[in-house]
Amino acid sequence: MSNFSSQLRLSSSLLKHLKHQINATSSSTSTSAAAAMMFERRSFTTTEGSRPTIVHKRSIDILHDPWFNKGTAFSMTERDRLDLRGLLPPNVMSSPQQIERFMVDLKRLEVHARDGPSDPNALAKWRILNRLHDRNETMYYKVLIENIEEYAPIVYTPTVGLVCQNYSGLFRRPRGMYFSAEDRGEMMSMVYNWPADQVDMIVVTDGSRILGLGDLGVQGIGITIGKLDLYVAAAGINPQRVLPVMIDVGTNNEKLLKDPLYLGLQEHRLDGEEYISVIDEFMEAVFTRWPHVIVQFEDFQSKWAFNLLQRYRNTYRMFNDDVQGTAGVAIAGLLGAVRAQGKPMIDFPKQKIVVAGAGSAGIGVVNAARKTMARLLGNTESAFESARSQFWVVDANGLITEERTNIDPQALPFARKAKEVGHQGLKEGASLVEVVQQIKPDVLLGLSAVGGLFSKEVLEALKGSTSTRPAIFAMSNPTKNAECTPEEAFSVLGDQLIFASGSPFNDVKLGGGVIGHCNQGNNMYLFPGIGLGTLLSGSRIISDGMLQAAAECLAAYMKDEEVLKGIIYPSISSIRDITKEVAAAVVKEAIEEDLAEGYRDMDARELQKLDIEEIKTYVKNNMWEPRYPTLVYRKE
Ligand SMILES: NC(=O)C1=CN([C@@H]2O[C@H](COP(=O)(O)OP(=O)(O)OC[C@H]3O[C@@H](n4cnc5c(N)ncnc54)[C@H](O)[C@@H]3O)[C@@H](O)[C@H]2O)C=CC1
Ligand SMILES: CC(=O)C(=O)O
Ligand SMILES: [Mg+2]
Repeated sequence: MSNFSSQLRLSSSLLKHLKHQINATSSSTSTSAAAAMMFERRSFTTTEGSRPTIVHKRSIDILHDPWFNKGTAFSMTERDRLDLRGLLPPNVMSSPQQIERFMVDLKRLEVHARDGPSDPNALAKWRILNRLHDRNETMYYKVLIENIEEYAPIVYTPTVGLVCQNYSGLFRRPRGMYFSAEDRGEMMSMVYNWPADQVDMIVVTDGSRILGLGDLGVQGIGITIGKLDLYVAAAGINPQRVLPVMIDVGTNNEKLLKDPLYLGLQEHRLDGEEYISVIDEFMEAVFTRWPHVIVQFEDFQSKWAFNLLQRYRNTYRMFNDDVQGTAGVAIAGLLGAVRAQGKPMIDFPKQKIVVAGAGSAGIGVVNAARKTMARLLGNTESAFESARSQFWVVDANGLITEERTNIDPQALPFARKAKEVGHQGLKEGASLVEVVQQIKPDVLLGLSAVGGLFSKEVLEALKGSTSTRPAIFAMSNPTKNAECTPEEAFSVLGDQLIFASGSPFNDVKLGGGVIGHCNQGNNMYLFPGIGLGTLLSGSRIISDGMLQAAAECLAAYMKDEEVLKGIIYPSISSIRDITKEVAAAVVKEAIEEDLAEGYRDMDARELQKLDIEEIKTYVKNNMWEPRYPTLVYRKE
C-alpha cells in the first residue's frame, strides 16, 4: 500500500469514528476530544432532538458558511431573526424544491450550452468564473482584467442574457440585495443587513426589460452583477464597495408566474403610485445609509426608465444607463461615422438618421443626437428646432407621425408632420423598408430588440443611401436580438459600410485582404467612466454636461487613421484606459459646472487647481487594482 493511500484509509476511518461519536453521543459526556474540537472550530454548539442549533454568526457570514447555509430555504422568520432579509431572493423554497431546482439546472446544462450565443461553452465558462468570484475576488478580477476581451462576453453581453434567463437554476450563493414589494416599510432597516459600511456604486434593476429579452423578473439581478463586474474591471471601483440590487415588484412574464421553481414574487407587477412608492423607499434607504453612493438604473421598462430619471436626477446621484449611457455611446459612434466619410464634425447636423426602436434606448439616442446637432449649430432655439427634422423614428407600428393616436410623450417631439412625410412619399405607420427607401439615410440605427429586423430588403434599400459611407448600428442585445449581423450587412453594402453592434461579433473578411470592421457599440464604453468620474468629483448630481463630456471624450479617443478604416470604437482591451479618460472628462466638467464637492482628501478647492493631466493622474491613482494585500492577524 502506498504511503498516500494508507493515509487516505486512515483518515477515512478516523472520519467514520468521528461521525459515530458525534451521532451517538452529542449529549454524552464521552464526546471525543476531536469532535469537541471540531465543534469549537465551527463556533456553534448543538443540542439533541428538535432543539435549535445555536449559531454565533449572522447575516452574510451564515450564507457564506456551508455548515449553516440553507440558501433559499431560510424561512421568513429566520431571515428576520438572522438579519438575512434582503440578502436572498424573496421566494422561500422547501428543501425538495431546492434540490429539484438544482437537478433541473444540472440536466439543462447541455441544452443551454448548445443554445449559447457564439461560444458553445459560454454558460459553462460563466459557471467556472462565477465559482472563482465566490472563492477569491482578487483573483477573479485579475483574470477578468487581464483577459477582458475574452471574458467580457461571458460576464456581460451576450452570455449574461442567458444567465438571467436561467438564473433560478444557476443561483447558488447570493450576491447583492433583493428588495421586494413585501418589504415595504422595512427597507430603511434592511439596508443595514449589507455588510459593507461604504458603498460607492449600486446598479439596480426591476427586471422588467433585461437586454432585449423582456421581463425576467427577479432573474434580472444577473445584469446588475455583470455591469458591476465592468465597474470593477474597467473603472477600478473597489469590489468591496459595489452593490447589485434587484427590486422585485412582481413580474408580468406568465411563464415565470407559473414556474414552481421561480425565485421571485409570483404576482403581477405593481404599477402606478404603488410602484413608485417602492422605488422611492429604496432610494431613500440607500442614500440614508450611504449618502455618497451613485445609483445606476439598468434595464427598467421604458415607461419607468424616463419617469424615474426625471423624478430623481436633480436630487440624487443617479443616472439611467439605457437612456443616457447608450445615448453617449451612440453620439460618439455617429460622430465617428461622419469622420469616416472624411467630413468635418460640423456636417453632423446634416446627417439623415433613421432609428428603429422608440423605447428608453432609441429615444435617449435621438434626444441626445438632436442636442449635439443643435450645439454644433450654435445652440440656439431655432437650431434645436431644425435638428429635429434629421430623424425618422420607426417603432413596432411603423413610422411615427403626429397622426399616431396615443403617442408616447417621450416620442412626441420626434413625430414627423404628416404633410412633411407626405412630400417624402411616406405616411403614418410606413414600414422600415419604405422609410429607408424614401429617405436614403446616412445612418440606420437599431434599438428595437428585434433580431433580424434589418432584413435583406432593408439592407438593399440602404444601398440607395446618399452617404459615401452609410452606417449601420445594430445595437440590440444580446446577439440573437441584433438587427442584423456584420456578415449580412457587409455582404449587401460592401466594404465602405461602417458597422457597429451592441454585442460582440467578429470582423468580416471581405476578400482581397479587406476587413469589414465590426465595432461594439455598447454603453460599456461610458457607464464605468461616468460612475467613476462622478465618484471622484463628488458631484451632487450627474448633469447633461457631464454626460456630454463623456461622449465627446469617447469620440475623440479614436485616431483619424482608425476611423477612416471604419474603426469607430476602441478595442475592449483598452477599456480601462478609455474609462480613465472618460472619468477625467467627467471630473473636469463637474468642476467647471461647479458641481464638484470633492472626494476624500481631494476637496472642492484642491480639485479646482488641477489641470486635465493632473485630473487623469488623480483618476488613475484612485482606480483599484487586483493585488493581494498583506494580511495581519490580531485577536478580537
Ligand atoms: N448597445 C447598447 O449599449 C444598448 C442596447 N440596448 C438594446 O436596445 C434594445 C431596446 O431597449 P429599450 O429601448 O429599452 O426597449 P423597449 O422595449 O422600451 O423599446 C423597444 C422599441 O422597439 C420598437 N419595436 C419593436 N418591434 C419593432 C419593429 N418591428 N420595428 C421597429 N421598431 C420596433 C418598440 O415599439 C419599442 O419602441 C434592447 O435590445 C437592448 O438590449 C439598450 C441599451 C444599450
Ligand atoms: C447594454 C445594455 O445596457 C442593454 O442592452 O440594455
Ligand atoms: Mg441596459
